[in-house]
Amino acid sequence: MEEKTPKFSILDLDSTLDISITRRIIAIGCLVFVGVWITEIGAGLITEFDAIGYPICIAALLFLIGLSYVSDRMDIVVRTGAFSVAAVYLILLNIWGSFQDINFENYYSAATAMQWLPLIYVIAFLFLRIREALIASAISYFSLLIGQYLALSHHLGFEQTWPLVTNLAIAHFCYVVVLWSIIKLRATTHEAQIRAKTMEKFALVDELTGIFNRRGLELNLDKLRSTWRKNPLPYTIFMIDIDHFKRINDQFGHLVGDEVLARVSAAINKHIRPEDVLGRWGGEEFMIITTRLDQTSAVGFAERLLNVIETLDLGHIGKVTASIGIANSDETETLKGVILKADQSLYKAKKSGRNQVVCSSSITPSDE
Ligand SMILES: Nc1nc2c(ncn2[C@@H]2O[C@H](COP(=O)(O)OP(=O)(O)OP(=O)(O)O)[C@@H](O)[C@H]2O)c(=O)[nH]1
Repeated sequence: MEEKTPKFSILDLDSTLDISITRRIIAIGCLVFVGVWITEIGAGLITEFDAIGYPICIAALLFLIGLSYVSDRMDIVVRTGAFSVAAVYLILLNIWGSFQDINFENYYSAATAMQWLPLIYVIAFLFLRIREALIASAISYFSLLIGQYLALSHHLGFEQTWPLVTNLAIAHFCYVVVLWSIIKLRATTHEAQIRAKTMEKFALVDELTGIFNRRGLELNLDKLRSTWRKNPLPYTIFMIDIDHFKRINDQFGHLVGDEVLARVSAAINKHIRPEDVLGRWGGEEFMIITTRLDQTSAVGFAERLLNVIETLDLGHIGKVTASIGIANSDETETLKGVILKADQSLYKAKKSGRNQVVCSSSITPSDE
């Protein structure tokens, strides 16, 4: 019963990470840099590049974490910044490594740098939207290939360089394609889930009035039944029926009748609490399901609703009135029984001259 009127979200299939998750990932990135830095210093294997690169990257990532707290609008700057730090560091490290003489420290540095390299594409697809991630990946890919080619050919010559660079080109192309496919697949699944949810919601909504239809009401009644078993809070059922509605249809036509139904339901919807449920039970009959209302308050609320309906400005149609039947949960044990009582109260209100409220507790056995 949490929804007053169903609301539908806009399809957002290409959404990026929430800022708090982005912040956490960047913090993990910082810890990774610190961890590798400590390990390499401990093993005496730190290169000149990393000795300068690690503190710069850690400082840049910490700055981005700070920036993420400044404003939500910094989100894109933070995500692009974090990707750029990782991409620039890894690409430069690889190119720098390829220029160095071959000795154990440099071999260690080149081998570890290689294994981190595909992370560029993972970060791009994690932090950026699909289109931006593809562009960023393409820029990183070509910078890396050109840089590696220039660095390696300087050492090894064309004959030995081209197979290495071709291998790198194919492997990295595969990484990008696989990541892109995973993201696309995720987006398609997400889209299907949202469509299914939206259709499910539409199936519960009355097209004319935008409030719950009979199915939606029954679903809410089922929910009420199961919560009531665990936590028997008092609830009230209101049955509201527009008086002499057939006359409106006959006199002004069905389309005007539809307009009146929409206006009356909108007016009722405006006056109920957010936790109340309003739906169209059928034809010109509406139901409200409320909790925590005692009998006096329920009658007072129904009388206010009658006034709201009667004072609606419907132009040339003139005034419409309604009759309301009320029943409370403490009057009978089953929900079905309460609905039946509300219906009987409505019937009595109609029989007693319409435009009035009848509460089931005021019905005598001879009325039933
Ligand atoms: N325009 C319109 N009319 C509807 C709709 N659903 C039901 N109706 C009409 O509502 C009218 C209900 O008429 P009755 O059941 O005789 O009730 P009434 O004229 O309101 O009389 P009382 O309820 O006794 O005051 C019928 O003419 C239905 O055709 C709808 O979606 N749109």
